[in-house]
Amino acid sequence: MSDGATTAAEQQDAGHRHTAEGDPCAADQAAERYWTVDEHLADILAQVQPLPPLDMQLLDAQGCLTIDRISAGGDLPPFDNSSMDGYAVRVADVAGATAEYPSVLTVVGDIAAGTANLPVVGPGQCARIMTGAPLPPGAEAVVPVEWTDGGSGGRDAAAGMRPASDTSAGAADGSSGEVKVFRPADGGDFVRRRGDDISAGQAVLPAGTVLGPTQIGLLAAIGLDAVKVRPRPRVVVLSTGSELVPPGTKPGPGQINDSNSFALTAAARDAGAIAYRVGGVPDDAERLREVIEDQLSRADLVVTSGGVSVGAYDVVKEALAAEEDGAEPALGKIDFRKLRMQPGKPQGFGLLDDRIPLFALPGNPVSAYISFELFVRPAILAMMGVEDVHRPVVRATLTQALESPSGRRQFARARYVLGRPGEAGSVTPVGGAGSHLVGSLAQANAVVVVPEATTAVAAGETVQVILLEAVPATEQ
Ligand SMILES: Nc1nc2c(c(=O)[nH]1)N[C@H]1C(S)=C(S)[C@@H](COP(=O)(O)OP(=O)(O)OC[C@H]3O[C@@H](n4cnc5c(N)ncnc54)[C@H](O)[C@@H]3O)O[C@H]1N2
Ligand code: MOO
Repeated sequence: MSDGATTAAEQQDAGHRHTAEGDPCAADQAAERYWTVDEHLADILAQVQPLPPLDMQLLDAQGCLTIDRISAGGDLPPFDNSSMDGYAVRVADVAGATAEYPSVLTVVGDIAAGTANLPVVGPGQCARIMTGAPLPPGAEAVVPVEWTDGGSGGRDAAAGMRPASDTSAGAADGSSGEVKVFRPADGGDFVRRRGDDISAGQAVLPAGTVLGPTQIGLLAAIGLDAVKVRPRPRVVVLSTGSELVPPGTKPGPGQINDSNSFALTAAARDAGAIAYRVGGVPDDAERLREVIEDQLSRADLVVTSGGVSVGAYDVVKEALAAEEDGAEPALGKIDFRKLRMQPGKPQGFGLLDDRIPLFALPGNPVSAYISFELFVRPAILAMMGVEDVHRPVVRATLTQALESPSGRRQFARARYVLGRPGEAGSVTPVGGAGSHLVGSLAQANAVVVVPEATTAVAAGETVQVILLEAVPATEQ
């Protein structure tokens, strides 16, 4: 029987005909409560609290949600400034200017971006000005340098745009002397008005905004160096199993490389957490308890994998429980339960110290990953203050028949492809139901959800699909 197959107890539970004869555990198991996926998730979300807000430096706050509505303290731009390199002019002075009959103006100053002392531009005068530099008093518009002779009294425009520090052209560098203007200008031409982007007091981001690059840029632009957000949860990921050796170490007889702690740490990061991978801990309850206790100082959430089923070395329960001799109290109130789902039947969840959520996920790699997606990811998002903690769900046409155990909601990993505009996409299962199949898991970008009461879905039927990744418009 594969590890994904239904047990006799589940078949009985799901209404299959079954006798307890020859199965000493059947009566007990039939009486045991099986949780639905929805009940388990609801229990988790009822116990997980958003983290308290913190003032964080802008770049540390990337990906976090703002707590307050944020308003600008001042206007942006903070002063009228030029949008072009050119000459700041008075409109009347350039009225009717043409190439044949240019306006000839006296250049009274040179204004680079960042200049504080501005010349006053009087009638018949202008000032050379660079992009972003403040419009000087008296000037009403900017004429781009391309529409002038460059201020050289006949030299080309490019030469006229030499920086003022470049004295090689003497007074003919365009920053003094005279300039010929070949076109007229209206008031405000090539001028970025003070406050035309954002005015003082304007709300720029509502509370609950996810801070991406453009929002972080905006906060910097209005002068904030820190922002109040819910921080990223610090997630400690550890895997249990005496068979585990880290990648890079050649497994000996009976050993395998620990993959869960890597996949789950990466998944926690992907969800927005700061994740710490704590390598494989052997099947030794005392050792595991010590490791968990050690990690509590830096954990907002703990994820373990392995050791939660009924095997003789399933140590997670033992590590978390009170010691039998009463020497140590329980590390937390963790409930171990069975779910009507496949993969991911055995699950542990509860709070350490009444506050730190602990997820004890099954050890099978596919079970651990799917469990993370369904339960841990939403918890991480809820701790960050995200309201919709669910992955996108779409309907798609199944390309291959699927079988599913009765009484368990199956999450079949699959590859989803977008449909043509207006059409449903299609979804193809990858790999089988075995919870050890990491090769096919890595090809999946989605999971097909087969409801508890459905045991077979034919090719061509429409199914519900949870998208695990952003789906490209066309498949390669
Ligand atoms: N008699 C029963 N046996 C099992 C049942 C059951 O109901 N009755 N449930 C099966 C199901 S379903 C699952 S899922 C697993 C869950 O078992 P554990 O959580 O106790 O996990 P382990 O026994 O430690 O490991 C299971 C499997 O996964 C491999 N593994 C574990 N950790 C890692 C890791 N970090 N990286 C890679 N692979 C890992 C481990 O070697 C085992 O092959 O129990 C079934 N059994
Ligand atoms: O089926 Mo287990 O539930 O492999 O996770």
